[in-house]
Amino acid sequence: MTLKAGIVGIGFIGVDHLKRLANSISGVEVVAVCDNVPGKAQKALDDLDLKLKDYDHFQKLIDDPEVEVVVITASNEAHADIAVAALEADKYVFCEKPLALNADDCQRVMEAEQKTGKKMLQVGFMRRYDAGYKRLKEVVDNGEIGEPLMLHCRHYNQSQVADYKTARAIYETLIHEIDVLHWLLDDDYEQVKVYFPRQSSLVKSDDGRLKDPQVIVMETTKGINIVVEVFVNCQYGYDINCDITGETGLAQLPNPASVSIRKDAKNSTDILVDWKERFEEAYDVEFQDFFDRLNNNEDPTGPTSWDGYLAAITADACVKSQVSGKTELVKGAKKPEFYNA
Ligand SMILES: NC(=O)c1ccc[n+]([C@@H]2O[C@H](COP(=O)([O-])OP(=O)(O)OC[C@H]3O[C@@H](n4cnc5c(N)ncnc54)[C@H](O)[C@@H]3O)[C@@H](O)[C@H]2O)c1
Ligand SMILES: O[C@H]1[C@H](O)[C@@H](O)[C@H](O)[C@@H](O)[C@H]1O
Repeated sequence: MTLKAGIVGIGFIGVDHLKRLANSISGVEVVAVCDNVPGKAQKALDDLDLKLKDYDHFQKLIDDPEVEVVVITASNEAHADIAVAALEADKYVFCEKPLALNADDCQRVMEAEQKTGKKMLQVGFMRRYDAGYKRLKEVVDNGEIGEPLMLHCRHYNQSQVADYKTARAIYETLIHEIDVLHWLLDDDYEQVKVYFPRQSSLVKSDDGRLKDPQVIVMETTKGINIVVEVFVNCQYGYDINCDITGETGLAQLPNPASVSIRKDAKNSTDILVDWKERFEEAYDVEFQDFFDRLNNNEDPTGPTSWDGYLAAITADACVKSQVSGKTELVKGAKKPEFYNA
């Protein structure tokens, strides 16, 4: 079977996913695209030599009877409205992270999904499909390092766009760790605190107010302490690390394979510069799994709207802590039965 998909938001990752779905993933045919900047989607289609329907509003794409799956790669603030509209039209949804910018909007998405009576949405938390993280999870689940006690993670971007904001480093960047560590440890967050160490003088932001780097400390219900350094203008590359210290050992997320070169009295290995290359395989695996399951009439088994909601309440607490300077509790609603099934 082949499902027909429409992609909303043809920016950096929209183009990347368009290429991926058009060329590498089986069981899906992209039939339509949409971007609210006039001419942007058409330019991408021309560059890729693709002839697809190009809508100027997401509702038109959703209303196209040919579109069965809506892939949301629009900017963060547009996700919730597009997801709700697609679910109300009974279309499957793949929504890039974050599901929404706050817990209330995630609730709206969950309500719309529950009204359809079945699981219809997967959130693009692709790290769960990365081979390194999957191996790390096996190590933890098999008890190879005993019970996890504390984690030290790094999420560094080489640079970010000039309108990046201090809160965005939480709901757009840290959000990956929030989700993947909750999955990895099979645990939820209880409280968080954000620290601002000495700030980099090299950070350029529109309003000069971006605080970078940040250190986020998260404590889980089992008492595991997690320290994540987020530095979105680190200059030297895209660097994702995760060390887990357990009762009997320490497990580290592997770095992407790179040939080490010994030359001129130096031994060097490459560091990647962006997420596209670092998680290329994970995006492929995540989409193939999503479309395989839908084509087999199975529910998607990836991150759910509930996972999107959990990430949002944790991000909300972190943003609150950025302002208050205090430890903030992660508070949320009870998990609906729908998401236990
Ligand atoms: N999973 C990942 O690793 C990953 C990587 C990159 C981006 N993302 C997510 O993907 C999304 C897009 O990121 P990006 O870097 O491509 O941003 P981008 O700004 O390059 O692209 C977003 C596009 O969406 C369009 N858009 C905004 N609102 C719209 C609307 N209402 N209807 C139609 N189009 C609309 C914009 O015009 C733009 O072309 C973000 O939510 C981001 O968090 C995820
Ligand atoms: O949208 C991107 C993407 O999610 C990357 O994986 C992350 O490293 C960036 O910080 C974020 O801006």
